[in-house]
Amino acid sequence: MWPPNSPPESSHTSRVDKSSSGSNDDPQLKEQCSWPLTQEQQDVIDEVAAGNNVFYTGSAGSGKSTLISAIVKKVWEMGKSVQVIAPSRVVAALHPGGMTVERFLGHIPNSMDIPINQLLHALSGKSTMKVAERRRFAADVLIIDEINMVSGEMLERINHLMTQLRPRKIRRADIHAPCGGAQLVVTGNFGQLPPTDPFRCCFLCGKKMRQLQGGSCFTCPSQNYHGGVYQESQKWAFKSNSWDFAKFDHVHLNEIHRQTDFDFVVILQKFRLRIPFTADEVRSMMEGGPKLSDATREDLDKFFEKHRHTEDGFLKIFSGDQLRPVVRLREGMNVILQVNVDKLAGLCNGSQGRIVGFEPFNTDRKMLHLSQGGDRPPPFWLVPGLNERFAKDIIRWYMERNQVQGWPRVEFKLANGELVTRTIRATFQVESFGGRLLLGRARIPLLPGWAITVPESQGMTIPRVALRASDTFGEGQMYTTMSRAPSLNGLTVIGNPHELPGCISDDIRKFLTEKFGTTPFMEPQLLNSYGG
Ligand SMILES: Nc1ncnc2c1ncn2[C@@H]1O[C@H](COP(=O)(O)OP(=O)(O)OP(=O)(O)O)[C@@H](O)[C@H]1O
Repeated sequence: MWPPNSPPESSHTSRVDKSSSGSNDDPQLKEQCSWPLTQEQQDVIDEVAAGNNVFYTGSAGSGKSTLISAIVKKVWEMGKSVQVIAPSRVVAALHPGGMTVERFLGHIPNSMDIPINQLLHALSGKSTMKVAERRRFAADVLIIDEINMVSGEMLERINHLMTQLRPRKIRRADIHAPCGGAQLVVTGNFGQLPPTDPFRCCFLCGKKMRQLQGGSCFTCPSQNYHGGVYQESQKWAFKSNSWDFAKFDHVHLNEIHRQTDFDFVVILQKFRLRIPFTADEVRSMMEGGPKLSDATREDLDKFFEKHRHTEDGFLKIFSGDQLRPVVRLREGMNVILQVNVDKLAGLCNGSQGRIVGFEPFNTDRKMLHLSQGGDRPPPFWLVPGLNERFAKDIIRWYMERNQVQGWPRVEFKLANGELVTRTIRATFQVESFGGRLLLGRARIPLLPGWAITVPESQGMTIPRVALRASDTFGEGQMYTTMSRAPSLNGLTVIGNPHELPGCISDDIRKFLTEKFGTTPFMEPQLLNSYGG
């Protein structure tokens, strides 16, 4: 739950245990709220402050994720507690106190195979550890980012487990309210990446779902077909009962902040809405951007295999969902940063750089910071509260075991062309289930910079992007990738851009039209904000 320690006195009464809350001076929160809000962003905050359940959306780069920090700050000023969750680890790590949906729910990799009532039982109980673990269910406000990647089934789980596991004294008044009475704020863009494996297991019994009609329908294999038959289109969170139950206020953000290049905004909107490109637009996509190497993950794996024996200069990290088991780093190598190190200085998730050397390991407290920018205080405290000692031990163990090199020094090229060099140290995450600590994971938050997968690029602003149009891409992937680039100068499409698939399906179009009328589809309106 955010914030993690005791809050200052507030004129408002929080309904949760204040010992679990924290300092308003947290550097990550301050650093992320340093830009002025636009009116439409302020409107979202006002909706949240009024206590409504809110779903806000907008094109890629409209500031959805960034707005979360301002909402957290507002909620906190009101004396309430808040928890931010997101389906992907990469995006969750960008938010104050953020965690993955699965971790929030106390899930481990096989938890989806377990009947929901057994899961409830495992998470219930009165031991101190379990009570501490469950404290997050007591948050006054639950914020879910990247809701487009949260399946309808997962939203039902969140609703069910929160309703059952919220402390009784909070729950009693709101027994018939969604999520046991917690205020819900959800955001995302249903034109971007869809949920991964949305019908994997039956919610009730945990059995693997059976595919029907070539994958267009799914059902539980048990005799009474728990839940009946699901259409593939029911994968989206907005199709679930919990979505209707929440009675969201729907807000659409129209201004786009990542791209300031008018022509590029037009191209992205056309792509999103499946409007054909002009010849000039095709040319600018193919010729305008950087000449980057055209590599797939297989190419990279081959590269690594070939260089397997040159162990000197390599560091290892542990694996997570989208993390590779081993990332070998060496001087001269291009890398991409996976977390926000210092947003004010322009070093954030997606920054591209080159390793220029290694800083010898040391075992003092500094190892827990991602970086240190001269005299400035460390911008990012990586290991809060209870896990700090554990994290230090793991990272120290890592350093003692890998004597060869040290932390990589990376020279980043900022969007304005300036070069900034920083040491990148380890981050640390823990996974727990039912109050038990299961896994501690340390990693250096860098990816090889020749190529990354689309899910890895989520939430990033990447100054220079090259993508291949001819590859078979899934729903929303191309739009997600293209919209990482801030300008046409930073985008190169290899192949024929006419082959790029549009991203909004009829289901999503219908949903958006129902909620926002024609606003998301009115090109002239969208373009007006850019003077077009
Ligand atoms: N009010 C604002 N003023 C200036 N810049 C902003 C503002 N809001 C957001 N930004 C910047 O715009 C960029 C995109 O923001 P953000 O990543 O939050 O958008 P998003 O809608 O979540 O994008 P995506 O869906 O593609 O991940 C970021 O660099 C962010 O700092």
